[in-house]
Amino acid sequence: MNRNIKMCNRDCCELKTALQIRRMKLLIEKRLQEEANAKPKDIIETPQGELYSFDDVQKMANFIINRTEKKPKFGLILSSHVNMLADLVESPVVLQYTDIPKFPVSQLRGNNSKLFVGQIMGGTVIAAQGRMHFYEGNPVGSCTLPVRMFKLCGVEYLIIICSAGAVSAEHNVGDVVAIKDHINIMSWCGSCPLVGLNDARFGQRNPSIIDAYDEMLLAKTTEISREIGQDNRVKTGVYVCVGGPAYETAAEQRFFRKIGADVIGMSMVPEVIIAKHCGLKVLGLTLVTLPAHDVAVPAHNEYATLLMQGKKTCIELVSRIIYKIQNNL
Ligand SMILES: O=P(O)(O)O[C@H]1O[C@H](CO)[C@@H](O)[C@H]1O
Ligand code: HPA
Repeated sequence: MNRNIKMCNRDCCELKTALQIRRMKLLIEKRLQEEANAKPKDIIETPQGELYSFDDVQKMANFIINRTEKKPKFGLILSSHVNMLADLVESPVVLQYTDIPKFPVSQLRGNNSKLFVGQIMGGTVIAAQGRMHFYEGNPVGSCTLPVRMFKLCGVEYLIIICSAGAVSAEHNVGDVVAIKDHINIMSWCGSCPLVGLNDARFGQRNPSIIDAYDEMLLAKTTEISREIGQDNRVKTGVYVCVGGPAYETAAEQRFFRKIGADVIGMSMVPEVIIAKHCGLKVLGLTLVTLPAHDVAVPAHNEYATLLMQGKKTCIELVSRIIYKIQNNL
């Protein structure tokens, strides 16, 4: 008897014949093989850029155009801080994200995300309320899907609104920062919405995003801020994009300040990359909701007043920009 073969840790095995032990060994091998076969196969993740095919997005866009009978020229993505901007949309057709075929539903937001299609200051707009964030567990390819959908609906200008903390001491609570450039920490960590095979119908394989923020839209923002007497509260700056959900540490803030960031947030940049890839003209407006670490948070009442003024300024900027572009002013 081969005493090296241990079939179990009970003494009974010692008593079995060589043939019995061989049979048991075969039986165990068979069982192990069955277990291995029953295990789920490795899941090969779809790269972010391929989560929704061109045809999928085209169907979504067709659905919106058929339901609304409007062809929007301006796309808006709203921060939850300026959700009320959707109220500017005149005689809107409101669509739930869940109405749109194949549109991903954020587990966290459920049915709360909506599209408003209608007019603002004479321009036809499509506004997305209820942004999906990467830190909520949404793939970055899903977070940016509205941008491609807007493009296939006919949008030319994308106005992205987000909120952020100040990194630089020059940016204060309630300021509106028109973004002129970004630092994308999320892409450094591999979370870029363009990863995967490139569909040239959306854009080039390696798009340049050096000029992602449209000069003309930035100039109009500065011009309007003067017209409405808010040029001391409307600034330009560099946005650093982190994955979140935890806020940055003090050491990270010092680092981001040193490398040239003015504000920090957890959205917008993946949307900007997809927009630039597919040729949209982008304006990024950021409402500052937290001061830099070395600046005191304003007292409660003052904080609320500053934030309210910032929201009003955002709304004023967006409506006047649409008006100017619509009327070639
Ligand atoms: O950019 P929005 O969507 O306004 O959200 C901002 O607020 C969240 C943090 O409170 C972050 O997601 C940040 O990016
Ligand atoms: O202070 C912040 N840090 C990072 N993201 C943010 N989004 C809003 N405020 C902040």
